Formats: sequence, structure tokens, C-alpha cells
Amino acid sequence: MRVKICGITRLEDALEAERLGAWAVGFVFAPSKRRVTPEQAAAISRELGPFVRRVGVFVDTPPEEVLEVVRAARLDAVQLHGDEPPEWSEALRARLPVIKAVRLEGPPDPAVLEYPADALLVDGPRPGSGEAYDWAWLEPLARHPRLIVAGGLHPETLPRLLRRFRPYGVDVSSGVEVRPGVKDWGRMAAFLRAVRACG
Ligand SMILES: O=C(O)c1ccccc1NCC(=O)[C@H](O)[C@H](O)COP(=O)(O)O
Repeated sequence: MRVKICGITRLEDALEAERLGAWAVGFVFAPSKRRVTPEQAAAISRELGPFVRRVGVFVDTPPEEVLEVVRAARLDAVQLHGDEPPEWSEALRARLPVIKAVRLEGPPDPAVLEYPADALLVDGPRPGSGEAYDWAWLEPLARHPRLIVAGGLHPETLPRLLRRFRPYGVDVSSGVEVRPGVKDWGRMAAFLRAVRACG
């Protein structure tokens, strides 16, 4: 089980996520209370060790612009969180892994399983809001070999999700924060402990 801590804006939070055993940290480059510049992300990226993945979150940004940020911020993977055409993902996949994020406002269209990407991230209706959704909507997507579940997760609800589904990974932002962009280290630790406890 892999954990991504998203919405990182501070070096100390990134280092703590790494120390606690997170597989990845996420930087939001789209309009958000957690938005960072490529320079801010680069300053954090260069202090992290080799085994933690730096993921950039983008919304409807053309591939050439995404790749400029990838270079500047030293990213290892990108997460496409908007309505990007499949060709944009294909163009990016030639250079680095792509995670396609889908917002769930109801039962998903199974066509999302066909989107060309290296992993599928299922998020709540308003990304980064901490808003949850009906987990029954995940059922048709559960067969995806690299399903990442996000959206309103927190240490208290995670065990129930993990008993029901065995996703490739989970992603959290609000559920481990003091306020947007500032992580709560105790809650990050509890989140990672909950994942380990579920094997
Ligand atoms: O976090 C944001 O503000 C954001 C804004 C625009 C696009 C994506 C954004 N977040 C990216 C994410 O990976 C997930 O939405 C997040 O980890 C799940 O959020 P939460 O429900 O707050 O745990």
C-alpha cells in the first residue's frame, strides 16, 4: 500500500512525510489554497531523498507547460486533475508516469478505465476540500490494477476503506492538515500507522 501526502507547501512537512514513510508527496500547481510555484516546489524537492516521489498536480495545463514545470520543480510524476484530452496524457507519458484523477460526483463512467495513464486516482467532487463520497461508487473501478483512492480520507476512516478495498495507493491532503497547506504531523503519523496496520 502506497501513501501520497498531497498539498505540500512547506519543506518541514515534506521531510516529515518522508521520515514517516510516505511513498510520494504532491505539489499543487493549479489554483488552490495550497498552490506552490515551481521554484518553491524545487526548493523542497532538492532536499528530499531518492526514494520519495515528487508528484505535480495540474488542471488542464497543456503538456509543454507541464514539462517546463517538471524540469523546474524536479518532478518524478504528474497528476492530471482536470478534463485533459487523452492525447495530452500520451504526450506526457513519453517522458514520465501520469496519474489521471477523476472527480466523483456520482457513480463513475466505466470509460475512465480506458483513459491512457499509469494510475487512476479517484477523488471527491471538490479536490482538496476533504469532502467524502459514497465508497460504493468505487466498486466498478476496483479492478483497476493501479487505483489510488483519495477524497475526504482521514486516519479514522481509512481502516474501513482498506478493509473493503485493497487499492494500489491512497492519497490525502485535508485529513492530515492543521489548515490548508500546513500538515499536522500527528495526523500524518496516524494515517501511515493505519495503512501499516492493514498490512
Ligand atoms: O488540494 C487542492 O487544493 C487541489 C486543487 C486542485 C486540484 C487538485 C487538488 N488536490 C489534489 C489531490 O491530490 C487530492 O484532491 C487530495 O489529496 C484529496 O484531498 P482531500 O479530500 O483534501 O484529502
